[in-house]
Amino acid sequence: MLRVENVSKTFNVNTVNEKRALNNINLKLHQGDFVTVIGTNGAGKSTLMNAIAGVFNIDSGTILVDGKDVTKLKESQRAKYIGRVFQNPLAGTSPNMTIEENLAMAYKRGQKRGLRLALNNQKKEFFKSSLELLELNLESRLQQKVGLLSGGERQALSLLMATFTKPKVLLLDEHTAALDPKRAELINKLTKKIVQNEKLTTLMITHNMEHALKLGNRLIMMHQGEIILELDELQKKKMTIKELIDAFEKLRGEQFALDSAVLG
Ligand SMILES: Nc1ncnc2c1ncn2[C@@H]1O[C@H](COP(=O)(O)OP(=O)(O)OP(=O)(O)O)[C@@H](O)[C@H]1O
Repeated sequence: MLRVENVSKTFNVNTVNEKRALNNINLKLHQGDFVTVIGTNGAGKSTLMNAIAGVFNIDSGTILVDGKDVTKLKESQRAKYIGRVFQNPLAGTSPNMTIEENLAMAYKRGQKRGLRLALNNQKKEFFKSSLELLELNLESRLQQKVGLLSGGERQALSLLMATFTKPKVLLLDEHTAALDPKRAELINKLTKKIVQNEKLTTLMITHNMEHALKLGNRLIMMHQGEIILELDELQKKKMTIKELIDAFEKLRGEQFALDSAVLG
């Protein structure tokens, strides 16, 4: 479903700030794979997501989504294949629009022109039943401005909007990092439910090792623009947080940042 082949990206070429952010990355995700992505600060995790989403041109390599070569497509052209949720709950929704208007906007993204009108009457019911999945009672607040929602509610809505049109690939860029632990837990639960229900092919960046091990069926660890460790489903199930940190230290001979945030 997603193939990243020999992808490299260097920023600020030929300047003192030159930075090779991605160094010959190879990654293959099958339909329904849910891969958590961990790594040190500046490892290239967000850059990998930006490369997949088409935020910039990569220097070399190929990106295929569902067999289609999207390497040369602009970000806007890839948007129909790719759903994305960012760390900041304010990023995914429009505060001055109602919940219903935000959903309608997200819905339009995946529709062919002709279908839009035909489905118009069923839209409200569809929005309501989708919101029910979140179990936040947002279905009874369709006319409320999104700016009035809490960070957690907004992030839940962003997640729903990003997955509304069943994207081929879902990119979650530390999407629970700005939330308190209880809200983060809720969004993680929703993420798991939506990804499983829709069988979405998903990449999720997190600094929380517990979340990285608990969610998804595969895990990758990045460091200095490279994937330095890959765990399959079985290896991931068996792995403890301590073993994961030990594996990192062994691979790079560096002390991992053992702060409380990392350990969740
Ligand atoms: N648009 C850009 N212009 C210049 N340098 C960039 C750009 N985007 C990323 N970088 C650099 O590339 C490197 C990788 O950054 P990236 O944001 O991908 O790291 P990350 O693994 O997501 O880190 P973090 O966990 O801290 O968010 C960093 O050194 C960063 O400063």
